Amino acid sequence: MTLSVEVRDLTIRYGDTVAVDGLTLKLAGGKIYGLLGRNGSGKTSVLSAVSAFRRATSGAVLVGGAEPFENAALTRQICFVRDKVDAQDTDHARAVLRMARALRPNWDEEYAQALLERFDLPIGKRLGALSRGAKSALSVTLGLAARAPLTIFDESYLGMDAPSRYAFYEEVLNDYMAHPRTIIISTHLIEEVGSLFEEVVILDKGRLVAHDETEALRGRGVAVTGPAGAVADFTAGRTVLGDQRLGGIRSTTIYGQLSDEERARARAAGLDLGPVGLQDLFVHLTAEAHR
Ligand SMILES: Nc1ncnc2c1ncn2[C@@H]1O[C@H](COP(=O)(O)OP(=O)(O)OP(=O)(O)O)[C@@H](O)[C@H]1O
Repeated sequence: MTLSVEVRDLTIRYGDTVAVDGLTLKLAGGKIYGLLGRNGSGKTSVLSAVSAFRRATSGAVLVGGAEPFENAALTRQICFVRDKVDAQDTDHARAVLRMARALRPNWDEEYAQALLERFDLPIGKRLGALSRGAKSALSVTLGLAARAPLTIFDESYLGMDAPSRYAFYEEVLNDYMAHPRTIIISTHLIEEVGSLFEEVVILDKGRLVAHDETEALRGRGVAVTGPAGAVADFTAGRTVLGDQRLGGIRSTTIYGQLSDEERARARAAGLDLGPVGLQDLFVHLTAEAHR
């Protein structure tokens, strides 16, 4: 079972601060989405409303076609995972797991145990005694083993070191393939996790900047690689998103698409053409939204 998400003209205000500003968004069920945005762009606010942790100031949120707020049957199907567990520092990790087992209808205990082992988690300790990385690892363990039809990871693995994060990405992908569900991952580690995303949503100042399939987004620009002089000639006058040099080789990422004639000219000049990196595109699109 998977759940779709629809947000219609959603506004969330905190006093004078408009965190989400008339956002409309439709996410079909059964995909992995990346939610990107600069600090304070409203990601957590949107995800909190989708998970029924927060009520919208105005507009509507629908999960699987129904309003999640104060809808206990629906919220049991939604798992919102942050970088630490919602429990007291004096609680034992083991007790938190017991609670998740009781509350989550699709909980897989065997998988939870395998994850605890993989992340080397000391479940006999109190939460307050866990390292930041261990707290994150416990959170993502709860999120993965819950197998909720809508699972949201809100920068939940930021405390984890690189090997643990890569283990997490591998678990997300493998477990999603075995048990399809809707997964939303909000992150700042765009290049690291970007290959998991089927679609990407970019927010800025509480508004939608882009929502597209990852491949289509990466096709909005071109990475031109080859001899430095030929790259400079070919990319002259274009909007440059990124530029790297290694010896005589240069790789310049430009915004915009190339015509067939331009592609043929690039090939004739010995240049390689590839898709743009998500990180470069994200920086460009959010900077553009600020202008
Ligand atoms: N409880 C709150 N009270 C007052 N303002 C808030 C509250 N929560 C968020 N905000 C403000 O709303 C805006 C959006 O914040 P939000 O946390 O949703 O963004 P974000 O994209 O998740 O940010 P980050 O990437 O830094 O976590 C920010 O200006 C933030 O300061």
